[in-house]
Amino acid sequence: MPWQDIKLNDGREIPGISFGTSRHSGDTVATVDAAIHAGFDSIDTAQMYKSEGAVGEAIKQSGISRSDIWITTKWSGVKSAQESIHDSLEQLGVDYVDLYLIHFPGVTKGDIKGAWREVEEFKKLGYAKSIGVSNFEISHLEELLKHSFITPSVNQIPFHPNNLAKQEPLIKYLKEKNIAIEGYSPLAPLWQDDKNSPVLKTVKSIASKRDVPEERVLLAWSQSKGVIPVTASSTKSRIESFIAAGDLDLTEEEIKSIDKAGYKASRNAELKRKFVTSAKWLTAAGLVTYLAVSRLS
Ligand SMILES: NC(=O)C1=CN([C@@H]2O[C@H](COP(=O)(O)OP(=O)(O)OC[C@H]3O[C@@H](n4cnc5c(N)ncnc54)[C@H](O)[C@@H]3O)[C@@H](O)[C@H]2O)C=CC1
Ligand SMILES: O=CCc1c[nH]c2ccccc12
Repeated sequence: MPWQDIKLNDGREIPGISFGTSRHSGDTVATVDAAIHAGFDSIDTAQMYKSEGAVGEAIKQSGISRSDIWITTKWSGVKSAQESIHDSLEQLGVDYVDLYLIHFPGVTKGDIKGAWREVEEFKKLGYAKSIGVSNFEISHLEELLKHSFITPSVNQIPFHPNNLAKQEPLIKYLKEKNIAIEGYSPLAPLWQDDKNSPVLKTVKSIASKRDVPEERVLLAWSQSKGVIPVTASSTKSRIESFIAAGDLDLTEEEIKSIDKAGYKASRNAELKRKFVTSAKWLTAAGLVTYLAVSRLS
């Protein structure tokens, strides 16, 4: 089945996959234009990416009508909230964005309540149709929800099989609160520097059996978790492959095998972390002993 829209807690429908613009290899206008022509109707940008101008330009040149494209941008804390939203709208050349996110909890400078009030105001004024957050942990959301008039519609977080174990409690919490989840870096297992990753092995094996590229397996896996992937590429064939991933229905068995590999990857990473910490302590202890002994002798 092609990528399906997902209903947000404010009644609006967000596309089931989004195209990101944080890394610029080449011409961002041409890349976003290619994404729109391949079938993407949701583009993700941020004040910090410096890609808002190119996104606006690409949308204009694609000829697509404003209401047929979903634009997400983020307040990255470069300027005040007020200045930022006006700057973003101007750069994008639109009079509203579909989704406005607080990029990181740090943007709020410890005042989550005050920052969220400002963003709530943007929705009331019509600058943003939907509002949300990004990189918020449960503790940040608890603080926000204590004071909010409007519940965030989205939390955009890193999500892929390698961090499944870490993100599961947050995912459960967001589902309970009816906050939609966007998952960025869904293809991390393909570009992270771990050639022996159990996830990579499992994904490669499924991709080969199904005769599809690996990225499609990972995007379909995100979809199976009810997470909206935010992905990117400047290669036309890959962009088209991302759209085709909506048609890949993984079996329960395939999903479970990727989950299992993800848990194993987390255990391996934890063991590695503990080993490195112990090695550092042992080296430090050895150095202290050496210095003590050399003073005595
Ligand atoms: N809210 C936030 O803090 C963040 C949001 N984002 C958003 O998410 C978007 C996507 O983030 P990414 O980490 O780039 O997502 P991603 O994990 O989908 O990575 C995309 C990259 O994967 C590479 N790739 C694709 N297929 C591959 C293959 N088969 N083998 C090896 N490499 C392959 C491509 O070169 C591409 O640059 C960003 O552009 C941005 O819009 C990203 C990071 C943080
Ligand atoms: O949002 C993703 C990570 C990020 C934060 N700030 C920047 C600036 C430029 C590219 C990516 C990012």
